[in-house]
Amino acid sequence: MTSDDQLQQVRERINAIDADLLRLISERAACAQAVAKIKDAHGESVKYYRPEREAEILRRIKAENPGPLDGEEVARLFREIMSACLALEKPLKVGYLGPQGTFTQAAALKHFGHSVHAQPFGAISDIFREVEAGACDYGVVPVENSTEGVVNHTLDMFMRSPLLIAGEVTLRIHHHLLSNAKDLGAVRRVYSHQQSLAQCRGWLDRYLPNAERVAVGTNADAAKRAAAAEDAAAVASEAAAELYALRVLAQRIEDEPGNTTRFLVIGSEDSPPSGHDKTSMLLSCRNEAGGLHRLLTPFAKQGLSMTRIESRPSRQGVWDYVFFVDVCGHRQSPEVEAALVELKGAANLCKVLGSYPEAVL
Ligand SMILES: O=C(O)C(=O)C[C@]1(C(=O)O)C=C[C@@H](O)C=C1
Repeated sequence: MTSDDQLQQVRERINAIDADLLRLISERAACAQAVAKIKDAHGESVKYYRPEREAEILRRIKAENPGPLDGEEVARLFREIMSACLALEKPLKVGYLGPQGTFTQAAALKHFGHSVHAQPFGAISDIFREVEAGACDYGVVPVENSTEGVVNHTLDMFMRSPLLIAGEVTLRIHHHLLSNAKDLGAVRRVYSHQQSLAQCRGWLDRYLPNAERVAVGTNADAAKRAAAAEDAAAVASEAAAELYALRVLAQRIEDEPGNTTRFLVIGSEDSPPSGHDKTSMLLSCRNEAGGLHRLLTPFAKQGLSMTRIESRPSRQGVWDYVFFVDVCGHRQSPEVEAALVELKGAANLCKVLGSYPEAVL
């Protein structure tokens, strides 16, 4: 058999598999429509988007993946299939911190897939307002974002908002040098958010020691400015390169390759248990010796692992601080429930911000 014949044979097999896949995906979509009908029959309060079910499906796909495709890759494909199925049930409107091309947009699409209607907003407070008003079903906001430096703003919003956390998204952050210039020698200015410039300092010192570094509001804004010049570049994401038709002069220029940032999904409800969950809460204690220790003791007693603690001024008294704490476990689990009962006695303030599945993708 010639190599052309061999190729033809494998391609025919691929065609047959694609026909099967198409039939199966269509069958799955019809099931989603059937689910929607059942949910519709339950009336007003029904939830079309089920974060716990999605997390469960994606975890199973990753665990059962036989290869040769990578587990993350396969889960991403199923993420998109589910996103399209959900859009058949009810198209979701998701607000994110814009403009287009930001890492928060990438986080929103990573979490919900591309079939949602994703809408950019200019400020974190706008996203909270839109979700509170019901104009958006969910919002995606940065919380530990080393790139855009807005973590405190998000945390502050939770102090006054009734919204709950329905999910988390983690994103590996890669910075690229984007430009219209033909090569590095032609770059005289580099725009980016100051945090991104700082994260690429070593690379910039080495390869662009004479270029002026200009700090701007967002990396998407930097890409926009670089697109308007022949001798400028931006440190920004791949999405920004596509959006502003810029060439990638250098890839992955961050000094720290493991740079990951975290985003939260906010909504009017949190998520039912998925099997691997986190609970976020806001705690405050009297400003006295041992106060913080007493606040954290219930978690240790219940064997709960704490994944994060941040402190912020409460703005209600000069020395009053509130603590944002994340623990592993769902608030309906006996351990978290017991810790919360104990905390109610020990803390001035104990506000549960929500339980949600640990990020799968
Ligand atoms: O199981 C459901 O409740 C569905 O609506 C189906 C489905 C899916 O495609 O598997 C779609 C959307 C939900 O967010 C979760 C799962």
